[in-house]
Amino acid sequence: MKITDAYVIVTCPARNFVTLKIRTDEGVYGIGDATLNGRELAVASYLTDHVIPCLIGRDPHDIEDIWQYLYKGAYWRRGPVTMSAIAAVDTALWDIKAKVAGLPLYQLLGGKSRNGVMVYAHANGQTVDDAMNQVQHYVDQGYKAIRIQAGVPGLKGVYGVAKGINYEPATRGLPAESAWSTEAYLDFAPTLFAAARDRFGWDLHLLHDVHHRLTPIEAARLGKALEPYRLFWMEDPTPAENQESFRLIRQHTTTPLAVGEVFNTIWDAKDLIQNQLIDYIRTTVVHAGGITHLRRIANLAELYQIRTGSHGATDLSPVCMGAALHFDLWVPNFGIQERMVHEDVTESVFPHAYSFDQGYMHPGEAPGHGVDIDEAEAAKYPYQPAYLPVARLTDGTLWNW
Ligand SMILES: O=C(O)C(=O)C[C@H](O)[C@H](O)CO
Ligand SMILES: [Mg+2]
Repeated sequence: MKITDAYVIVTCPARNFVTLKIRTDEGVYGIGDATLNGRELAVASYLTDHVIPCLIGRDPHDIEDIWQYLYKGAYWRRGPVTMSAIAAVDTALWDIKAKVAGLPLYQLLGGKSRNGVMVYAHANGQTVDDAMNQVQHYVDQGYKAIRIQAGVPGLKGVYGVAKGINYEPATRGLPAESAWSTEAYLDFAPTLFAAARDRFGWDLHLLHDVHHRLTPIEAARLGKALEPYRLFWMEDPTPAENQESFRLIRQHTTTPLAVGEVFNTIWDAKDLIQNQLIDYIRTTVVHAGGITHLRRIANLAELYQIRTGSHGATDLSPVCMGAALHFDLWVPNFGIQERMVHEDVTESVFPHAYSFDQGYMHPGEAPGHGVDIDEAEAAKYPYQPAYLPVARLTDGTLWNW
């Protein structure tokens, strides 16, 4: 079997997505997600100009060799652009292999380890009451786990809080600016979870994303303050470039920690995992070199009883979601999967076999990863330049968004 051609489809049904399609001489094709929020065209060019020419004529079954060829062969290793491009190729090749086998992808990984994949929803609101009403909305849909974010009194445009119903951080045009005050946030955050436990009791898993905003000692303080509300996890409490920072947080709190949505290789997570400084690894298919590399990260994490909790915001396309759900159904040390529902127009471009029922998702039984792209629909929505926001402290200092 041979790869005959491959091309990139950039489309903007509600938001931008980059998709790689690989075709073979036997008529079977595979697709992979290559979306890197706010830097989409860099990955599209990396694929079109540098990767696709190296794929033509290769046997699509040689997934491992092609992965090594693209990783070691580039000489310039790691980084989000490189690893998203490799992920797209890898996902498309697993899709092809599973289609040829006539099996859903999870069967090739080792079969199912569970009946369904527990997912968490995003509840948010400008006020605590608004956020609680959204929690109720997701409880009514059967969710067992809910992330809660709310506006901080006195701050405009806080991370995770929607202007309308659904939160979408990327905005058209140049980056939006939002304000940040650690002092205001630290005083407010525990009251949000006190309200949630008061109204919803203890059966619900509650999650929270700090989105890299705190210093290690501030994160330690927040972790301690949240302990009475027994969170499922506190996510990205401090930036993780310096993995050692997490030791300080760990020394002070038993609130479980989740990190890794911005990681792109096992090397970004290695010290955190081996020193048992986190509880959940958030890395997902598209940003970490595909199924092939994510499997290595999960296997390392398993040795230290660290579980997976894959990133699943709206910028992870349905193609990534489909592949991640196959991975989640198989991976022995599964924790949870994030789910932000895509807009209807996105779903119309990406028909998929996965489904949701009572807080659990299932990848479906279609051969491959079960997600396709309708290219005629995709062509109706051309790329729109959009960026993630930046955050500034109240005195104007640029901060971590
Ligand atoms: O879903 C999350 O936990 C996020 O932090 C969402 C990110 O801000 C978003 O995916 C960035 O592209
Ligand atoms: Mg996050």
